[in-house]
Amino acid sequence: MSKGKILIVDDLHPAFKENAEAMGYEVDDRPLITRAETMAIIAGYDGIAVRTKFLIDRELMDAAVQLKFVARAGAGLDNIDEAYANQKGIQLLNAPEGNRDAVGEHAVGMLLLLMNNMRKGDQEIRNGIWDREGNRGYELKGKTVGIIGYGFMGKSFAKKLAGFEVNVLAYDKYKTGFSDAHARECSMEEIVKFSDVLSLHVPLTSETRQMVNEEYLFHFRKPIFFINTSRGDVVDTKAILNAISSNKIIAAGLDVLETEKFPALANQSWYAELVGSPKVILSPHVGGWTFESYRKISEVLAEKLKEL
Ligand SMILES: O=C(O)[C@H](O)COP(=O)(O)O
Repeated sequence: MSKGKILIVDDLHPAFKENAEAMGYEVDDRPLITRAETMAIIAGYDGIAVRTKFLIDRELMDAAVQLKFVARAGAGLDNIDEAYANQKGIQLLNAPEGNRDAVGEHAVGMLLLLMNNMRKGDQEIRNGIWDREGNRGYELKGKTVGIIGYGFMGKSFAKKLAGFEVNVLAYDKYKTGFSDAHARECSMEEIVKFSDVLSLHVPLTSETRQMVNEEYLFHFRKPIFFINTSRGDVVDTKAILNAISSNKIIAAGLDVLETEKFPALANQSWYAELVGSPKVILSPHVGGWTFESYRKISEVLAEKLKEL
């Protein structure tokens, strides 16, 4: 007997479909389906598997009259109306275990690039400039790295830093007693006071939206290297650029932006300053996007169907 029908509406590794079918689910893999097409057929499904192609909002959940779960192939749940899903008894599954290694490595990579001026030096050589003094780097050894959000991603970043002989402090508003071999739990005051590096690993919620703004950055005692691999909307990009101008931020690595994708990105008031800054390294939201994580996310997500 079928355990239920799942509609895949995004590009997921085939492992999800294969493993779910092996468990007894009927799975329709429709990676190119539009939201309108999904709305028209979702009433016939017990589960929907999605990345971030479109919002799983009230309208969609109301149309999905027999929906029991949303399987999010990734970590962030910000494209899903969690409160409404809870109200309707629709379970949410996600798979941060699948891309935590990718995110942790990406954050370390960005940090090393920033501390050693690698993008700037590379660009200069391509432009015929050989400047050693202007590209003198900093060492990670002995620095204090502040992590905000100690979930799968924050923990992974801390773990990847082992070996760099850094002092890792972690703050998580919703956790206590989590000090481990890789990080020491601390208060937000300590992060602000001691950090040489700040890395964000929080979900996007009403509490974290625009959390890193002028006022917040003002409190840092030392100039910092700033890394964001979480969500762009957690920061006020203009405030980051202002902090770079006033040397409160030495350099910033941003894998996520308040506005992603073109042409919308190029229309932002801060875009020209962002891409013109030699102190910024950007990547197109690929922190968790590796060949390995593509498969792992689907495997983890299918495994979680067993918890339902
Ligand atoms: O939340 C995540 O897992 C990452 O940000 C990747 O999201 P994506 O599914 O849009 O690639």
